[in-house]
Parts: sequence; C-alpha cells; structure tokens
Amino acid sequence: MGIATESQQENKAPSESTAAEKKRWSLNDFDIGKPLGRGKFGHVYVAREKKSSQIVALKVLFKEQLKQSQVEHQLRREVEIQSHLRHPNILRLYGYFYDQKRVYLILEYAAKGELYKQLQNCKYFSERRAATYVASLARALIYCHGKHVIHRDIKPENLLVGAQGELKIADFGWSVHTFNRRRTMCGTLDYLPPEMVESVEHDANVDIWSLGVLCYEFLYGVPPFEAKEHSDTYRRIIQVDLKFPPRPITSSAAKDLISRMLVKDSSQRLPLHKVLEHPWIIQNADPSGVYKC
Ligand SMILES: Nc1ncnc2c1ncn2[C@@H]1O[C@H](COP(=O)(O)OP(=O)(O)OP(=O)(O)O)[C@@H](O)[C@H]1O
Repeated sequence: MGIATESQQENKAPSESTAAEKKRWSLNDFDIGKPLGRGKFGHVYVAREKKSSQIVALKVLFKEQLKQSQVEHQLRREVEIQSHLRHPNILRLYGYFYDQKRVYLILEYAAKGELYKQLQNCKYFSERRAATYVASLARALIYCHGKHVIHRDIKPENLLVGAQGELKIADFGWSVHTFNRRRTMCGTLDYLPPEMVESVEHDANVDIWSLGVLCYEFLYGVPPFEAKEHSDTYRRIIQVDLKFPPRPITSSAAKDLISRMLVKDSSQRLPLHKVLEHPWIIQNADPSGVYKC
C-alpha cells in the first residue's frame, strides 16, 4: 500500500510522481539521520529521500503499540486527512509505508522544531510575534474548515516551526471531516471549549475557541483556564472564567480579540475571517506571515 503524492506548488513532495503514477515507498528510499524526538508510539528521525535529496522527517510507529492503545483507526483518519491538505501553515504528510512491525510516516521537516519549546524559553511572546502566529493559524484553519476538516486539538505541543520561522500545524490525530456535527469527547481539557467539555454537539467553531486559548497562552505563557485540579479547569471553562493578569502588560486590543474568541455560545465567536480583520491583528501581525526572531 504506497501512497500517491499529487503534484503541487509548495512544500514539494520528495521525488514527486504524477497523480496517475502511484509511488510505493520503502525504507530503502531514505538515508536515515539523527533522531528528532520521540512520541508515545515511536520515534521521529530526520531523513533524506535518496532520489530527490529532499530532507524529510520520518516518523516510525510501532504497530504493536498502536494496536495496544487502539489508535489504528485514529492514525488512519489522521493520515487520510493530513495527506490531502496543502497549506503553508500545515505540516505536509507526503506519504506512508509499512513493514511487519512498523508504520512509517513521511512528513515535511520543520527545521526549527516545537513552538512549545520556544514558548517555554521565552515564557511569553511579544504581541507582534503572537499576532503573526494567530494570523497564520487563522488562515490555516479557514483553509481546513473550507475542506470540512476541524482540527479539534490546536495547542502549542501540536505546532512546529519551519526553517523560515513559519508556523506549521501538525498532529491531526483528533481532527475530523465534519459533514455531521460531532459529539465525541477528545483532546486535553485545557484547550477544550465548553460545548466539548459538556459533551454536547460541536462544530468547526471549536477551533476558534482553541485559537483564543492559544492567543492568551502566547501572550501570558499559561492557558487561561489553568487550575491545579482538573475539576477546577472544567468549572472555569464552563463559566468562561476569563481573567487577564496585570503582567505582562498587554494591549486592550489583544484582550478584546481573546474575549471575542472565548465566547461560550459557539455561534457567537468571532469568525476566523473577522479575526484576520481585527485591529490587533492588523496592527501587529507581520504581513509576510512569518515571525523572524
Ligand atoms: N516534522 C517534524 N519536523 C521536525 N521535528 C519533528 C517533526 N515531527 C516530530 N518532530 C519532533 O519529534 C518529536 C516527537 O514527535 P511525535 O509526533 O512522535 O510525538 P509528539 O507529538 O511529541 O507526542 P505524541 O506521540 O504524544 O503525540 C516532537 O516532539 C518533535 O520534537
């Protein structure tokens, strides 16, 4: 079972084949380099596709572990969804292959690694940096929603940074095609909107809530509803108990945007195209869409 890589403009796939010609990948197609990190189900290595010399990230997952955790279905959905998305702020999944013990995902290489680590190092981001990231995420989510895909798990751990400093949404493990409204409970509590915490129906507007949470975390270094106990986070989300600390000093325009995204009634959240038109984004986001450190 090889995967076809369709021809496209940006983030060119290694040894791109035409749509008609399906490429069957194998480990022999790659030179494996240093490990980039490890996740719950396996390891990620930098690799070079021999024919094109393109650098990719090769994610190696152990079938046994996937089976034990009953996530094969989730992985299949992730691959199906992510391999069809083409956006500069969405990590490309070029293809996959497998052998007896392992599944290999061929991913776009994000040279600057995890955004989470950068946020930990700086504690919080400048308004210019935060707004640039929020704008690129809003554009990527508009693209996803246009394809009836909701991500449902937007958080710093799922964001990688490319060589130019551009943000890349990775990890579509919780994403869904949303022709129907969803009722499933998923994701880490901190980033979940009230309707998902309460397990009522939810739609693409869940991603607006998560973007609001992320914007807050970029500016203050912690998510807005954080609490020691799970039950307190739960209560704070349900009540939309949103408080802005006095430090770091943040503009009222930033607080205004966050307050418009973190609205309990999902239909009243600021639509993503309006997020892009919000004065705080207009004034602060770098028009190139890239934050240069
Ligand atoms: N495309 C990539 N480019 C560069 N580094 C990557 C890439 N994908 C993963 N990494 C690095 O490898 C690490 C492990 O990635 P992986 O996706 O397996 O796990 P995770 O998302 O961190 O954890 P989990 O398995 O819990 O979802 C990441 O934390 C990141 O540092």
